Amino acid sequence: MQIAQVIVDIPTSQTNNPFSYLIPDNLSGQVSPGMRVQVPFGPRKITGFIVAITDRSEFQGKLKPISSLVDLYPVINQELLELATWMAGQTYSFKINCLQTMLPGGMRTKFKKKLIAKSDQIRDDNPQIFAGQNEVDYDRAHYSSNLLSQILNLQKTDQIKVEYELTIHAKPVMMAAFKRQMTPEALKAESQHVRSNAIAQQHLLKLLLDHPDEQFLQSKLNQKGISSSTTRVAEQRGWIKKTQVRQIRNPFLRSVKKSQPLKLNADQQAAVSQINSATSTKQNQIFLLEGVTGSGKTEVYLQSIAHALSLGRTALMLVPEITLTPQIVGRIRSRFGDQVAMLHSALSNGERFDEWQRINSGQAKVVVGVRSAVFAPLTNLGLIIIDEEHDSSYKQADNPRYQTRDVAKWRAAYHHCPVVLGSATPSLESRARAMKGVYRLLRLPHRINRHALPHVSIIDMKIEMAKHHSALSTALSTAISDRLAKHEQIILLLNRRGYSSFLMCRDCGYVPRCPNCDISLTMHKDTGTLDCHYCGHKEPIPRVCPQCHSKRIGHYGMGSQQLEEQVKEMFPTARVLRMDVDTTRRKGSHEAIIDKFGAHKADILLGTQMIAKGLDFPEVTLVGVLNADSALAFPDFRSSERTFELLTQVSGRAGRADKTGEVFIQTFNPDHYAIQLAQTQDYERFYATEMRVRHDGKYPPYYFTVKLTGSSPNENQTAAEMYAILNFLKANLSKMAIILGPTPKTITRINNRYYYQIIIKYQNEPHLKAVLDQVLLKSQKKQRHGLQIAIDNEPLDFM
Ligand SMILES: Nc1ncnc2c1ncn2[C@@H]1O[C@H](COP(=O)(O)OP(=O)(O)OP(=O)(O)O)[C@@H](O)[C@H]1O
Ligand SMILES: [Zn+2]
Ligand SMILES: [Zn+2]
Repeated sequence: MQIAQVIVDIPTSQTNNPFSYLIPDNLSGQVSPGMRVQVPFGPRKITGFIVAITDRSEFQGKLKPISSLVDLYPVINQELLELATWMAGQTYSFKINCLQTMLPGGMRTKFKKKLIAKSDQIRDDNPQIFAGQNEVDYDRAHYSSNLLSQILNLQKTDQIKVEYELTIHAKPVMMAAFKRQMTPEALKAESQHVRSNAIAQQHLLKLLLDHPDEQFLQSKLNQKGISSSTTRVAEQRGWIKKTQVRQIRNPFLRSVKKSQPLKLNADQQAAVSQINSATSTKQNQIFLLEGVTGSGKTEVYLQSIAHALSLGRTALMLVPEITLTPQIVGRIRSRFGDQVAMLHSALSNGERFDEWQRINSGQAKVVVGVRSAVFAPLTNLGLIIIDEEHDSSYKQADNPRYQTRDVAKWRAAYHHCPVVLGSATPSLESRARAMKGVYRLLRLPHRINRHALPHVSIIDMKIEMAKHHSALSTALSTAISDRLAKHEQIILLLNRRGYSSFLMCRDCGYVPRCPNCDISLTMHKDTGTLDCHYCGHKEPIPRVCPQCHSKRIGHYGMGSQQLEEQVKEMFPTARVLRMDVDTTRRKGSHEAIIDKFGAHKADILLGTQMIAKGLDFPEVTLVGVLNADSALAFPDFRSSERTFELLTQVSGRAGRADKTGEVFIQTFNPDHYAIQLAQTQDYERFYATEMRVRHDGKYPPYYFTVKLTGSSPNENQTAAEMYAILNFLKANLSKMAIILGPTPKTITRINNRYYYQIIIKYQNEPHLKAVLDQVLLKSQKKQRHGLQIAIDNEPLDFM
């Protein structure tokens, strides 16, 4: 007797352990862990994941049999099943949520399947399944277990194909195509009548004569200068006939040329050798690759991946969403071709599923993707790379709140392979671990070919603003004119983080800060107060600047569209491209902008954070940062780190090739250390300074942190529950733990729910996990009253 242990799709503590279901005898040996099933649960039937198959059950009563199979093969492999268990504990979430997070989007939703007989013979041999059709709906509700067993056999022996409705019905892309309609002789006769200066028509006739049997896509013809107006004429004259053909989905919008490994410089070589030797000897070593901007980190990644592949192993490379530019994808694809699968949020459900299938079936050996790609079902992993490891997009903001770096480390330990964390500005956490010897530090201290880092000037906007009201300082505009005259390219960054939530004096740069904490206050327009989210301090919004008595104290910031208008007005002949959320909404628009700029069809690329990282354009010699401060004033203990990182990254876009780069940083806080040190791009000093700040403030990496957020439709209830939790924590944690709050969150009310939070900072609390699990369990009982508690382990911020 076989028993399936099933995690059912009901996220509660009671269902966080598997339930037992009987596997019908005739399916014995065919059902495996990682498949999804339908099972009876009370009066309902629900879905669940089989996590184990046993021959005994703890359960005393009579077991019910599973109702049907959702999958005909495991969609979660053994490794990922174990990972889900670890992750659920680590992120204080339910196993079912973790398991679902691992599947590509389209598979989580309801979908239908089709069974396709691979030959007519197979169809005729299985009349009960196919009833004479080559393709039938997989209607699991109506299969007896005998029939299911037969289907599983056919699937296992590769006699049938299972297709998901989402791949079948995801809208096919139809393209116009043309075929020859006339005989070659008749076409030759036609060409006598076409004027010789009708080049496109002549060209088309020649193509038709040279390739009489070929079907030509309009898109291909366009590339040859034969436009749709030419094909329309040709159609009217009866030369060709138009049809529509279905395009196979291809997430790589363009084909790329094969590239060869570059000859490494000494620093790159040293890094690659260390990584490769760890891969060869199956060492679970974590490397921190700290390389200045333009030092050739990507080439190190590529050659390390190549080495893993040469050993018959696979590789996973993670990049932040905004740097997953066509540029980096192009570089990887041109080295590894069709072995690469790509996973990111701009793919349609169908495309993502296709890519996931290629990985799951072992076809794809290299996966490049954003955060969720860390769950790519690669087997035999030889290397995991996390590019821009400091990036905040690696932490998932909602349940399960996992940190990609930690999941990657878990997987690397499972596979006995190395992890490479790469950055020009490593997170303090990672760098501190490297200093302790937990990670091995690899350095690329110089740019490729020893190109100089750009020269950075800091512009004090307090002085500028006294003179004029332009968003561009005199120095920056002069530099722009100069580059335009030289036909060089310019990047302008408008930093919009925290754009309207803080207050600043336009005359003296004063930003109101909390008297108890070294953090700026957040503006709450509804209550007319400035609040501190660390200690709960509140004060009224001032009407005049407390420092210089100016009345020009208010929101700070400007939109990218406004900036574009100003720039166009000041430089009427310049070709300006804007890249922000508004201009990149449509699929492919991101690529289009980057391609255009890369082909030097524009002089100025202006945009938000999206343009700050990863871009490698040799003609860019000038970078301007319009407002360095907005990240700085954000009420967040990581705001200095973010500012330093952003300024260093964006500065790094300038002067990457032979021409020297220049950078202007406009700021109201020219004396702030994050800005001063970004000027010299001195990560070492920034690290030392910021570590002292973190030490004194008892922040990470000196302290571990946990954030508890409670919410309910009633503010008093939320507050009361959070105080009860506070008391429980005080009673159960050591005196060394620092507990802050409860305080209302930045946006206290969302969707008519009131949010409060508690922050725990600690260095050594062996019982913390058990205590917090109890908090969760207790709060579950109060869920009826609308109370919800969320726990964020190592939150990115305290907001
Ligand atoms: N060994 C090499 N020889 C010649 N050129 C190289 C070599 N390695 C890298 N390059 C080139 O140097 C440029 C910068 O490299 P890359 O973009 O990898 O830098 P990076 O360290 O990732 O920079 P960033 O962190 O700023 O994105 C690229 O154009 C790359 O092709
Ligand atoms: Zn002032
Ligand atoms: Zn405070």
